[in-house]
Amino acid sequence: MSLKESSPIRVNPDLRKEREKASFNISELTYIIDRGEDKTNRRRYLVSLALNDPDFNETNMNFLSRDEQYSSVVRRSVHIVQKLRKMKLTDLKDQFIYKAAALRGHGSIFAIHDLMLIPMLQNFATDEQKKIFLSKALNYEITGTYLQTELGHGTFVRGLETTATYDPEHQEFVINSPTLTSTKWWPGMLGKSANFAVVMAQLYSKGKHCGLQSFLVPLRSFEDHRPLPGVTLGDIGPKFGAESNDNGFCRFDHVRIPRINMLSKYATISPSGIYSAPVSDKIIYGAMVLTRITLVAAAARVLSFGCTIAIRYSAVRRQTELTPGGEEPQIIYYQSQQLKLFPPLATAYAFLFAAHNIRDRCDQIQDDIIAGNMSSIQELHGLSSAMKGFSSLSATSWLETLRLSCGGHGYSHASGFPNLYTNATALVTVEGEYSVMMLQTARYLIKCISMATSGDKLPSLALYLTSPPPAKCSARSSTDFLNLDLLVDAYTHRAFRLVSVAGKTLQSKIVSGKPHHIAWNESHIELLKAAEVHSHYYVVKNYVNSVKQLTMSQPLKSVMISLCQLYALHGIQQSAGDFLQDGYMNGNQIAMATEQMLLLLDVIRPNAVALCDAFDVPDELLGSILGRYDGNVYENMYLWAKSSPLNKTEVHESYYQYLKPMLKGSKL
Ligand SMILES: CCC/C=C/C(=O)SCCNC(=O)CCNC(=O)[C@H](O)C(C)(C)COP(=O)([O-])OP(=O)([O-])OC[C@H]1O[C@@H](n2cnc3c(N)ncnc32)[C@H](O)[C@@H]1OP(=O)([O-])[O-]
Ligand SMILES: Cc1cc2nc3c(=O)[nH]c(=O)nc-3n(C[C@H](O)[C@H](O)[C@H](O)COP(=O)(O)OP(=O)(O)OC[C@H]3O[C@@H](n4cnc5c(N)ncnc54)[C@H](O)[C@@H]3O)c2cc1C
Repeated sequence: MSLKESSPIRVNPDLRKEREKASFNISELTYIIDRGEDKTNRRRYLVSLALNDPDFNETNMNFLSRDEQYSSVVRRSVHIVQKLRKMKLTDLKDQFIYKAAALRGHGSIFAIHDLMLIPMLQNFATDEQKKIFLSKALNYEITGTYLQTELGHGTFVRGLETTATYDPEHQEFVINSPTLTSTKWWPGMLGKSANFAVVMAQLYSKGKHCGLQSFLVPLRSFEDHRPLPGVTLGDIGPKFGAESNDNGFCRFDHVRIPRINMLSKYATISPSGIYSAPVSDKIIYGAMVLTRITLVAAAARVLSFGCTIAIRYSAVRRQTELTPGGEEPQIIYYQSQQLKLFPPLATAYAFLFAAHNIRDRCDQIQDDIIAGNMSSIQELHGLSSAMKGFSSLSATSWLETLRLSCGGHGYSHASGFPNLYTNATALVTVEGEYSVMMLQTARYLIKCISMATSGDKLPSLALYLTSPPPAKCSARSSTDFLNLDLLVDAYTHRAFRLVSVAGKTLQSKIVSGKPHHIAWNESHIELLKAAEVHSHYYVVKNYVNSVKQLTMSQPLKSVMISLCQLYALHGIQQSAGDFLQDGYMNGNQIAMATEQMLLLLDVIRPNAVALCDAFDVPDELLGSILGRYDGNVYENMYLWAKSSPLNKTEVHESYYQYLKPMLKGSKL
């Protein structure tokens, strides 16, 4: 089923005309986004299975209480599992697509189970442990979550307080929460759903601290779902978004688990309690790295949703006569509106290509990691930390711009933006808070500078630190700024300069005698900047490479090049100071770059709606009246308002209780 086939026939004429202007074949781009026509077809098939299933045809979640939302998600999550079993749909990628469609963008009660518990078991369990736990987990006989964060510590993982003390006599670990601040806090699906967890805890054996390890801990009874003895848990209450999710808290009071329940592929404990350490103590962080990688794709996805809503709506909405009595133009006509819409569209594609690239890199070095090759782990950590941070913050801030671009209606849940934004902003925090992750990459970049100084080989993404590009931008005319290589040079120069500035700032403070941690803290601003410009360089370079290397027709290539140019030029215009500060560009060049950026808005305009259609998001998943494929916004806004529960009765019951007595005797 294609998106068009699923949509009503009567399409808003303005939106139809926008589509007619498109210069490229939408399906060709959709295949590139999905990484193959066969994958697009498979995705559409799986999505149609879920969308056409009456069991998933839920009432509007926006009008439900939190309790009702949670129940609905539980019901659908269970149906999903039953249907997966019936259809024998075992491929995890297929399952992911099917689940997302069945849940219409809401988190399944098995989301953390799928995203973190399964990969933990796949990557950190021994064969024996896999036999016991993995098949049960894959079959949802145990449903788990990932308990790491505590009330007192999320960022500082080494500072977690939960303990796992080995008891050789019984060959068991005793899991304990010794303080209030050691209470596990935030894990998704913990509050009411999960019956099992991977728990991160400090291991003690023979009276010695052996560092952080991961343990498989049953949480709830298989008989009646009540917390098991010694386990206290519950929901943490309403949050900024993701209302249907039961993020929870959990305390352990000397809970005993067998020795086999410590994930032991890399670190082991003998029956008598002798601890054998892994090749690196950072292997334990592997699940976080893998999840961070998936969050780059998530950032691209939420942004593609936001662009689809705001751009389609901007083609439908008309506002303000240009000449007295003249026709009101579509708001997409306004240059200021285009500047709110098209750079995020370019960003969505930039992040999409980045997500593809990171996934490929991760797959390539997965084997190295399994073999314990630390340099590969470090490289992946350096890239995934920064890109998780950079893409999530950028996507979230663009979503707010896109919401505002829809005027008043953007404030309504009917637009889809409140849910989209409040869920997306969590990406900045989860799996490592933005600044914390960027500082990890900065640490990696500083290490790369030292490696370059001592003549060691640098990883490909940091190679620019050894071969700086020319010190001056070569652009002479504004059209020179359309040259993709010139744009990559500009970003390379900026990254080289500002990473070097961070290195020198840190070094000068160390040389002046400050302890490393003080020097580090006093260099935070330069270090954060270094990680930001490194990420920006990577995204631009990868975008350019993708556009150059991907096989596509000429009409599509020319649109993708324009988008890529817009992404890079918009970044230059927004951060002009970075390019001016050392004289790499002059004021005239910035003016030329800005001029080209504005000209590109006109170039992109005829293809803007088609570029959104290529994301191929069915209305049921978009969850927005403003962004409907058929553009029939107003009639559906009206129907939406009429379906509000507050409109069930002409006169609300509170009138009789409060207003009526107050108004008694009043007359006009
Ligand atoms: C999706 C929705 C569900 C959400 C789920 C969650 O949120 S779950 C909860 C998610 N929670 C979070 O995401 C918590 C975020 N916090 C953390 O991940 C860690 O506490 C930390 C990375 C901030 C610091 O860790 P630390 O204090 O142990 O480390 P350090 O700073 O002292 O550096 C020492 C060395 O270790 C290296 N190294 C570090 N990490 C990695 C890695 N993954 N790989 C490889 N290497 C790594 C680092 O490069 C450095 O190397 P160098 O230079 O010495 O050669
Ligand atoms: C929706 C949601 C779902 C979650 N799901 C899970 C889950 O399933 N499992 C789980 O275990 N956890 C989960 N978490 C927890 C999440 O991983 C943490 O909240 C996150 O890692 C941030 O840690 P923190 O809350 O300790 O932030 P803090 O570290 O307290 O951050 C507060 C501020 O301090 C700054 N800061 C902290 N340390 C430093 C530093 N070293 N240098 C500079 N600045 C610093 C940060 O930049 C930030 O501005 C979830 C959180 C949310 C919001």
